[in-house]
Parts: sequence; structure tokens; C-alpha cells
Amino acid sequence: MVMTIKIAILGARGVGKTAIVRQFLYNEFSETYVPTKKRRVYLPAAVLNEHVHNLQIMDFPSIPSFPVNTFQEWANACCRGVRSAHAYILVYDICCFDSFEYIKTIRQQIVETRLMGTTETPIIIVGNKRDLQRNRVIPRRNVSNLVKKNWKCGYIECSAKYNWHVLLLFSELLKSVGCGHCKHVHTTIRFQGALRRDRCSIM
Ligand SMILES: Nc1nc2c(ncn2[C@@H]2O[C@H](COP(=O)(O)OP(=O)(O)OP(=O)(O)O)[C@@H](O)[C@H]2O)c(=O)[nH]1
Repeated sequence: MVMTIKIAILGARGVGKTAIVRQFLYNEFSETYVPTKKRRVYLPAAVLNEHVHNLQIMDFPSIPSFPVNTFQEWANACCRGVRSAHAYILVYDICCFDSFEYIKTIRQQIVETRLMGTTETPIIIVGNKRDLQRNRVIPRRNVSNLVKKNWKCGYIECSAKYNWHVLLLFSELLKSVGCGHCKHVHTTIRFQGALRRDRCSIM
């Protein structure tokens, strides 16, 4: 049986969470900002290293805080499923300082409330809107050092607009949840002709 990997994508308003997901899944991008009102769930299958993985990608609206327990999680419809994710993508806008402060807080809350006593859940920090890097507010090296050395998280910059590093983001994420050498083989793999190692593609 192929396991479903639950991925939660979190971040402040307007940082590009939906744009990243839609670029990854549908190769599309819209300049129009339509605020996410409620959690949206996508159920694609992804191929990594010639293995198929069922994904459940949860695109959340900006949540006020990470729910401290299951009760709080289910009391707010927007947060449902966030605590049981197998991996987190925390997105900030490289041109917006407040959006970095937001993920800083959310990461801390995830670490404090969710991971205590359990095996660690991978978190990848994503600096989006790389195409606007002239307006960057924090030097890349500072963020990267903090994230990798202090937080022990992965760090990737991407541009959902130009589909730059979006695939890389998801393939790194799948590898971090242990899918890089997954033994499950799905029959649909036979229809995938052009797979290469360390490549992630969507079916
Ligand atoms: N230049 C540029 N604009 C982007 C990029 N990604 C997203 N945007 C724009 O940023 C705005 C917000 O994008 P969304 O994907 O809706 O952001 P979100 O994080 O889902 O926002 P919420 O729904 O409020 O949670 C839109 O106008 C997008 O076109 C990017 O990589 N570069």
C-alpha cells in the first residue's frame, strides 16, 4: 500500500503559498491575489526516484497561531489537520520582514507544542518571490545560517511566479520525510517514461 504523506503549507497572508502549490501541481500562476478563506486540500501523486507517493497538500489561510492541542485544532475549521502533518512548508516573502517574523513564531510553536516527545517532523523554510530579490529585506546568508544552524531546518528560495525551485522544494521535502529510498512501487510507475534520479514529477 502506498502511504499518503500529509504536507501542511503555512505562512503569513500573501506570501505565495497558493501560488507555490498551484505552480507545482498545474504549472500555472496568477498575478491576481485571491485571499485563501479556508483550508484547501490537494491530493496529487508524485514520483520521486522512480517511486510514487500519494500526497495530501494542505494549503492553509494565515492562521493566528499553531494550535496547542487537538481540541484547539478542531475548534477552528481553518486549522483542521495541521497538527497531524508529516512535514511543514513555512513560507515567507523575502521582501516582507513581518512575514519572516510570522514563520519564526509558527516554527517555534510547532516545535514547542507538537514535537515534544515525538519523532521530529521535517520543516522546510521557503523564501518566496525570489524574482523580487532587489527588494529583499534580510540577507539570504543570515536567514540561511539561522534556519540551518539554529533551527536545523531546510532552507530554499523559490519564485512561484517563474516556477524557479518549486519542484526542488517538493523533492527536498519528500526526501526529508524519508521518501528518497522508499521501497513501495506503484503499478502506474510503468507509464512514467522519462524519470531521472532525484527528479520529482507530478502525475
Ligand atoms: N512576484 C511574485 N509574486 C508572487 C509570487 N508568488 C506569489 N505572488 C503573488 O503574491 C500574491 C499572493 O499570492 P498567494 O499565493 O495568493 O499568497 P498566499 O500566501 O496563498 O495568501 P493567502 O491566501 O492570504 O494565505 C499574488 O498576487 C501572487 O500573484 C512570486 O514568486 N513572485
